[in-house]
Amino acid sequence: MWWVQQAIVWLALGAVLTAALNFFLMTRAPPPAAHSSHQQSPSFSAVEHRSFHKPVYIKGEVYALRNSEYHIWNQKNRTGITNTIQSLYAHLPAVKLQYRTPSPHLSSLIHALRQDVTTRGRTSHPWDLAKKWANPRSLIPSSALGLGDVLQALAKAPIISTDVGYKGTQLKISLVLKGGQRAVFKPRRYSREELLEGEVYAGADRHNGEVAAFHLGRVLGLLTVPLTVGRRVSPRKHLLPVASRELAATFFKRRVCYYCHKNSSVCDSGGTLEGAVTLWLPAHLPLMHLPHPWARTYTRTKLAPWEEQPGYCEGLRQHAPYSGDQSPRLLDLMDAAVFDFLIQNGDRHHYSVVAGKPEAAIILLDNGKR
Ligand SMILES: Nc1ncnc2c1ncn2[C@@H]1O[C@H](COP(=O)(O)OP(=O)(O)OP(=O)(O)O)[C@@H](O)[C@H]1O
Ligand SMILES: [Mn+2]
Repeated sequence: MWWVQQAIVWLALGAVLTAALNFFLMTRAPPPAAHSSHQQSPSFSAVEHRSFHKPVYIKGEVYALRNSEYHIWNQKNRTGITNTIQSLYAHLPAVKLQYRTPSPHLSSLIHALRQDVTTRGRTSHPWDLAKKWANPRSLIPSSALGLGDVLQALAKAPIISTDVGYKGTQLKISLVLKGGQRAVFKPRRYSREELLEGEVYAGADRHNGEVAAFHLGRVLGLLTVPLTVGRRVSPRKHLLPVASRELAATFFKRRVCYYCHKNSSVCDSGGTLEGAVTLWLPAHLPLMHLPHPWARTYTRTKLAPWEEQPGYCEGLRQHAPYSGDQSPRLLDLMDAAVFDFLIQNGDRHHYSVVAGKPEAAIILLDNGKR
């Protein structure tokens, strides 16, 4: 239909123009008179002043901080973040000294973690075991005999029904596995090796990142990453025959499989589709979602409060759940930050905890932007 084509052309033109304008605004050199005509605000600290010309992080290091120069051109104060980074670097030599050599316990730890994953035949009721393990501070015990059976069941149990995924922005399929266990299937969007450039939240979810995150969580002793395995399914044989009407409709919309890349033949050829299957949390752990106090802003032209305000953390500690001794939330957020740094996830805009439990740990859901 011609008007649809017209609309698409105009939309595309609009998007290109907006992108070009944005790019121009972000990359244009600061106006030559800017520094001389504007007197620098007295609130600028020495650190921020120095960082006008020299970034405080060491060049070449991996860092998760966006290298925004917007604040410089617009005379914005990034004291909060520059001070924080400086104090981090002050600790660095001591930390490097303390952890010069790998811990002697490392190899036995890895061995034990691996054994839990590979040992099978410990239970014939894997779903019940996983449910019994889960509490507001951890989803599995640190020594998890039977984990191999739960992971095996996630990877192999027959799929008895499928439905469109729950809320969220990414494509996913809700599964019920034999035995009544709910799980979620996040289909592959990129090859496992694909490297995505750009902002840390660039691109769509990487399915294998969800699997790796689960195992990394165990290595770090962060036991709130939901159990996840890789699984190949045939959409035609395994998903469609047991699909809800709503899911089935999305599959054959315009003869292009909704869950595959346009040019991919996985669905049409009756081939297999790789993805990650994640165990759904049990009903006794209802989740609530809170804004992450150190969330990034998703526009390059806006700074987050923690970037600007030097006393941001102290301010936060005046309020529950970040105050006092009642909740380990602030420390849990620090742990989650280490985890997110290691997987290079810059997309934890909100965090999830079990509702109504001040002691609840952060449930490390949604690790695909790794
Ligand atoms: N394994 C799970 N168990 C329980 N609830 C879950 C599970 N996975 C996801 N959810 C719920 O669904 C929501 C969306 O999931 P997820 O964050 O993985 O999707 P997403 O499309 O990446 O979302 P967003 O675009 O908001 O980041 C979660 O915030 C959580 O409430
Ligand atoms: Mn997400």
